[in-house]
Amino acid sequence: MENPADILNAQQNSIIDERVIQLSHIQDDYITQHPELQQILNDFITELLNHKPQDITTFAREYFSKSSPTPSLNPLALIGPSGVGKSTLIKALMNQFPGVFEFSISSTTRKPRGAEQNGVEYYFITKEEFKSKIEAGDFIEWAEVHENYYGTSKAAVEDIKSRGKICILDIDVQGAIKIYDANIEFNRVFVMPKTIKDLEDRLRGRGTDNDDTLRIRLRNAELEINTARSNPSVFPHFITNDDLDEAYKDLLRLIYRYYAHLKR
Ligand SMILES: Nc1ncnc2c1ncn2[C@@H]1O[C@H](COP(=O)(O)OP(=O)(O)OP(=O)(O)O)[C@@H](O)[C@H]1O
Repeated sequence: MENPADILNAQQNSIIDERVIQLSHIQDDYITQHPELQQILNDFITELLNHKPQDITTFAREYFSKSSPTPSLNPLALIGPSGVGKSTLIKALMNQFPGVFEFSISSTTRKPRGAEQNGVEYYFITKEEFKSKIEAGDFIEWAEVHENYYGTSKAAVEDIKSRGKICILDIDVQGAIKIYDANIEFNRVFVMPKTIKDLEDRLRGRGTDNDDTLRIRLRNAELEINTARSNPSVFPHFITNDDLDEAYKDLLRLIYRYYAHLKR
């Protein structure tokens, strides 16, 4: 069959070429004038990857048919080795968005450090109390870290969501895997040190560890980083906390993707 372009004369072909170029400029201009388009597409891809539906067409139809999407209140987890700066980043986030996020206070069997208070940084409970809560199924995740137990109470997380706030979790790799395996929807950011040596300096600077606990923390840090790197579905997003301002900017970029309703 003859190609239609062969039937047209040279002048007609050049008019068509010009029109194609014009159209492509008009489309580029339109896209440049509407940066929200990129944001909407990014949000859609994030939502798609969070759910990974088999039927993408139906998922897309439902996603775009919601006239005003309900703001996501899925918990936000900062995950990473001890001393990497999770609490520091969480504090910065809560300062920037007062009343939006609420920290879920974990329970632990470790002893309070310095001025830490029960019900503020952690609920400090005994090993016996902790074990009976595990038996009762009170935790969405719990883990034994550095010879102590840490856990996140189901009730605490649900209570924060029921009050319209985004629950922030400061958890370790084992905890994140448990929540993921329980099919609970939550956003996950893994915070990396620049190097293990940097982490060691930071932990020494914090001054809360003796040489033995420091060694355990550093060994666990390497294990956690390796586990996170080899589980991209549980740990889809990494930020590196070298320069704090840069790390915070990287965190904010993810926050605006997860919680599109938050004002920049
Ligand atoms: N980018 C940074 N540069 C230098 N120091 C930092 C940076 N981020 C955090 N720090 C410091 O590193 C120490 C550890 O930070 P932080 O307590 O926030 O870590 P964490 O991950 O919450 O630790 P843990 O899990 O043990 O509670 C603190 O003294 C903090 O001030």
